[in-house]
Amino acid sequence: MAKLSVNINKIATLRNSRGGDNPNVLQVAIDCQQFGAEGITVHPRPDERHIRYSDVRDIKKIITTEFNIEGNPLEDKFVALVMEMKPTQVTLVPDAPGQLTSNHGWDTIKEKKYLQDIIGVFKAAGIRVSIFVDPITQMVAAAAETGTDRIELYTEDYARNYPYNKHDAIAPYIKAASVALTHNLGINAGHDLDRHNLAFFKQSIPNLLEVSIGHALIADALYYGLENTIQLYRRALK
Ligand SMILES: CC(=O)[C@@H](O)[C@H](O)COP(=O)(O)O
Ligand SMILES: NCC(=O)COP(=O)(O)O
Repeated sequence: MAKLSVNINKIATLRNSRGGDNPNVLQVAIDCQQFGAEGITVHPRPDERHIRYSDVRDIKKIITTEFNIEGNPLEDKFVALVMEMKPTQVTLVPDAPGQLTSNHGWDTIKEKKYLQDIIGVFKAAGIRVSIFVDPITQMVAAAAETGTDRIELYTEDYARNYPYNKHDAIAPYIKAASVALTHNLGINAGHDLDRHNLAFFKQSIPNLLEVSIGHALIADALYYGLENTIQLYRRALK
């Protein structure tokens, strides 16, 4: 069964919209774990407009599951935060500062040397590393030469195309996953996964280790409640 890591950036975004402490991000992290989430994901952006660096430090104190911190290591303060937090996993994402949300994976061919160096830093500290990649077989093959433990397949294209033809939508991901397996890379996935497209993704990529889901899961929780929603998503991953 793949692990469900709940991305709580959206909770912080809602809180920040009023400047107070409602909803309380820390309590939501505690509750997600209580309701069955097997991990908590945060993506602190340089401007801290979603989750803040102080939230990450607070969450570290209560985390009982896998802690996954996402971000761009070109930001020195991000690297320092990860080294201080020593999470279960760091997921490296090549987002520009101020970017609305993540929209592409690493060019693992052009950035190979840079990735090798920074991945080495995190791994020497005992932190598992995953890197965000598009479902392109050459990018996955080159990812294997960076020393990363895992890749996170960027699933926005899958999610967008799933309603039209799920078999076409999944095809590049099946190829990418098979290259990853050949190279002994663990496979995570994320971005725009939801309660409709998740089960088919998991069935098609049986070696999937973890998904990180935020936007759709938090939106569903408005209708079904957080506990039911987490259970619904976990069932899709069996
Ligand atoms: C890495 C990724 O796929 C993103 O979905 C990201 O983690 C979401 O972050 P935001 O909630 O800040 O858009
Ligand atoms: N790594 C992807 C993630 O954490 C959440 O993405 P989304 O579900 O908010 O699109």
